[in-house]
Amino acid sequence: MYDADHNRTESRVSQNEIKISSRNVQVYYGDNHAIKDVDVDIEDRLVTAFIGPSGCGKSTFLRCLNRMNDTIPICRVEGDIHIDGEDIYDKRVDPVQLRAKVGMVFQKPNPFPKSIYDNVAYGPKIHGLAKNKSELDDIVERALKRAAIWDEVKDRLDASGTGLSGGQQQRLCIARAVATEPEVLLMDEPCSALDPIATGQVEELIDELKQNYSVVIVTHSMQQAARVSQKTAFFHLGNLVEYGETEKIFTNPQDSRTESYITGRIG
Ligand SMILES: Nc1ncnc2c1ncn2[C@@H]1O[C@H](COP(=O)(O)OP(=O)(O)OP(=O)(O)O)[C@@H](O)[C@H]1O
Repeated sequence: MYDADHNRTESRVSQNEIKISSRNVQVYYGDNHAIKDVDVDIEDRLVTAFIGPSGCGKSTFLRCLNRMNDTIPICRVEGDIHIDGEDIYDKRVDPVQLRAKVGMVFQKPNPFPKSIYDNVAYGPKIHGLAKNKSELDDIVERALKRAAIWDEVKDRLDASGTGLSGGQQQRLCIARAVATEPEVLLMDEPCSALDPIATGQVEELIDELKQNYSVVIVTHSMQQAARVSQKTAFFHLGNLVEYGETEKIFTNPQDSRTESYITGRIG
């Protein structure tokens, strides 16, 4: 009796906490119903991949998670999305604060036309995270280290961020995202503009980032989803068709649409 209870407790604590929870989420662009009734629980401290054919809604749903869709005038989001139990669409939530907590890295590296230092220091400065220059220096150094680019840039922090290679720029953007101490990192095809070596470095970094963050990545590459994620969500025509352990989705999918996609018959 004791053992049974003990085991139950063990299995409960070994599961990651739910970080993001969505219920009945619909997204419309004008008349286009782009996301249909999506319910999903995304766990903390692991990597969740969103996969599916072009136009299925992966990026749209990702952008719901830090209210980036608010910036698109014709876009309307309905339903509930909670992060740590808080309704992120509540009127009292400041989207700028939300985006500091739920950072985002885009497909194309987009450093500001400023120095490497200023790219990383910008967010902490506007959110008042440093009391003085030495604290800001520490935040910048820590973020660049977390993004595995410190050694490459530590001697040229005043050089322009746009002068770095594509892979370095993307890691700089990751440093910029982690500098505000986010809890969730959203990545929209972060490697699609990178060569295989830079892709490998960013994938390694994603694997490390999951120790501290809940990472959600949109990817067109099933190999990448299989390499970096522990959970995978397959979208098709705006529906979340299947969601579960990455290994299971790729080896034993339950839905015929998932199977068709991973075997290359749709998409
Ligand atoms: N800014 C926008 N304005 C109008 N419609 C949009 C906008 N962004 C996306 N859509 C529409 O929403 C649907 C889902 O697009 P979305 O970009 O989310 O799909 P996706 O799965 O990320 O595609 P891809 O893999 O090609 O990037 C598509 O029909 C698309 O045309």
